[in-house]
Amino acid sequence: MRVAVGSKNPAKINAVKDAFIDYPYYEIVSIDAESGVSDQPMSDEETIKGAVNRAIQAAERAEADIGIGLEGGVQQTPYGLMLCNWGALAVKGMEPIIAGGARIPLPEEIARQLLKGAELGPVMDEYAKKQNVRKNEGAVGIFTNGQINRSEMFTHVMKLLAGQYEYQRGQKEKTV
Ligand SMILES: O=P(O)(O)OP(=O)(O)OP(=O)(O)OC[C@H]1O[C@@H](n2cnc3c(O)ncnc32)[C@H](O)[C@@H]1O
Ligand SMILES: [Mg+2]
Repeated sequence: MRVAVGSKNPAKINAVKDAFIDYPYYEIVSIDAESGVSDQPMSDEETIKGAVNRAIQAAERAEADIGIGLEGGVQQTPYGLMLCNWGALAVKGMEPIIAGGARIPLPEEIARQLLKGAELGPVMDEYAKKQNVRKNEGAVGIFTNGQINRSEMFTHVMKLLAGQYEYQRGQKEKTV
């Protein structure tokens, strides 16, 4: 089985590898895929769309059995601007499967910059005085004091995707 991840970001690729660690017969490849949404998605809906587009395109471009799209964004709520993350798993002939990641509110000073049109990646680097936060611990890692990094958060999303896929396949086999 070939699994294509629609990103070159190591935080995302490692999350997919971790989720499939007990399944050595899954070959994981990474390939650039377009999200088709803005670089900084501003809602759950836009973030999901980005994840689904990436998953479908990754499978097509890499000629893989399964395409995975992982996308980060933010969603406005009465409790502040929330960090949101979504994943999608695409298999030809099946509705894409989606799953959401853990969410935390962003501090006011970060939220303000995003609402003015800035992207979270560079804003986080400036805030943390680090380089490539998005490829390492991520905003979630910084604001949880390292308890959950971006890759761990996406590993959880991946397990939610793979588990739903297995469940749906099991249901289908029962009906045949
Ligand atoms: O190369 P790709 O796969 O595009 O990876 P990315 O890091 O740009 O990730 P996304 O496109 O999924 O994320 C959308 C935007 O949010 C930023 N972002 C999302 N989550 C983040 C996090 O935890 N830490 C820092 N930046 C984050 C990211 O840099 C983008 O500007
Ligand atoms: Mg991006």
